[in-house]
Amino acid sequence: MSDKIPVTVLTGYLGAGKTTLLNRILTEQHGKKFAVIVNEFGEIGIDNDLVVGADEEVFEMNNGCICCTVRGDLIRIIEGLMKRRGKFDAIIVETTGLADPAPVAQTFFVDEDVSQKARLDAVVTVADAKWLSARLKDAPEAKNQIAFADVIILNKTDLVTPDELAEVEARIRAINPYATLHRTQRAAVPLDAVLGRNAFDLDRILSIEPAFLEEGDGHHHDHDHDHDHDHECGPGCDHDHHHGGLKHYHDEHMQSVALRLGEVDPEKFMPWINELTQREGPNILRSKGILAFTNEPKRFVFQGVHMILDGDLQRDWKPGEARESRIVFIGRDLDRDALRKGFEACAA
Ligand SMILES: Nc1nc2c(ncn2[C@@H]2O[C@H](COP(=O)(O)OP(=O)(O)OP(=O)(O)O)[C@@H](O)[C@H]2O)c(=O)[nH]1
Repeated sequence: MSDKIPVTVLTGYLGAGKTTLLNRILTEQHGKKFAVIVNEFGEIGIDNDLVVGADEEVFEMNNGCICCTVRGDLIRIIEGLMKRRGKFDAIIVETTGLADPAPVAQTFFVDEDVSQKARLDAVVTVADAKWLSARLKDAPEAKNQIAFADVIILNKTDLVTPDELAEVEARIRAINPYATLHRTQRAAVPLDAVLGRNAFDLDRILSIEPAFLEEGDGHHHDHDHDHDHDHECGPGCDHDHHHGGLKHYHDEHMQSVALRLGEVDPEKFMPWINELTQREGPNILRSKGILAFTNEPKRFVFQGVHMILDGDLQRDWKPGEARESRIVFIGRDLDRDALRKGFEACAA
């Protein structure tokens, strides 16, 4: 076996269950030590905060989209980790739901320093059984995530009928007949289904994307949404979006609205968020937040995927930790002012 450190790239569209899977991996008794690299869309570090980190170290790349940070942050973080070899058995990279996994995977082949020390073990794609079919129609990222997968976790099977499940599985198979597929609820799979697979198949990827190994050049996706004008990459991203002909096909209407507030009154917040996600569910693809409810020693964490909401009290606010409420919405045609006013009206 090579002594290169194995890297698992965890991808999947917004809200599919990547963090759920990651937390499952990290909490299982495996006796291994992982370094986790998360990349998120949106400005405030909520994802990072929702990863259960016992011993793991979590590194955040939040400069916007991973395709732009990939040659910067990702390489830098991995090189930093390599200097501390021996401390990690494996690296897990969780990409944003809006990321194309290709440039991430590419890093492990075209960057010389990285490729000498790390090897891509597998691309694991979590797919949302309820929403994937719709996203395959309107989000090219979702299709690429399936195409690049070595392992597919078809999650949230509890939300669909057997017929719907068969249909979404047929759609997946039409794009990627090769990946190992697991049907799950709450991303419940044995660890060895996702880690230590030695499954990344370069030949297969080269057949989908012949220019995969050409550094910075020709990484091109044959998608209707291709465009080569600039897109908003998020704060902190000053990368040249035209370098080397790398083509992006970001959904330009996709935006994120991140809001902060002090303590929140649950009697105001709950009806507001319920009504909002029911009404705006089609446009709000993803929402999540960590809230400081009045007189509540624990943090309330809420999660939404379209109109489906989840929320519970999690760990205690730590002594000295600012009791601040943070919430983020990701979607299309969001009314930033209305969201801000609505949230502010929930102040305690
Ligand atoms: N009903 C149902 N909900 C699930 C399942 N798996 C995860 N969820 C919920 O779906 C929501 C999104 O899950 P996450 O794991 O945060 O998804 P993600 O892919 O990390 O989301 P982003 O990082 O924002 O793209 C959460 O509310 C989860 O509790 C499942 O199998 N069934």
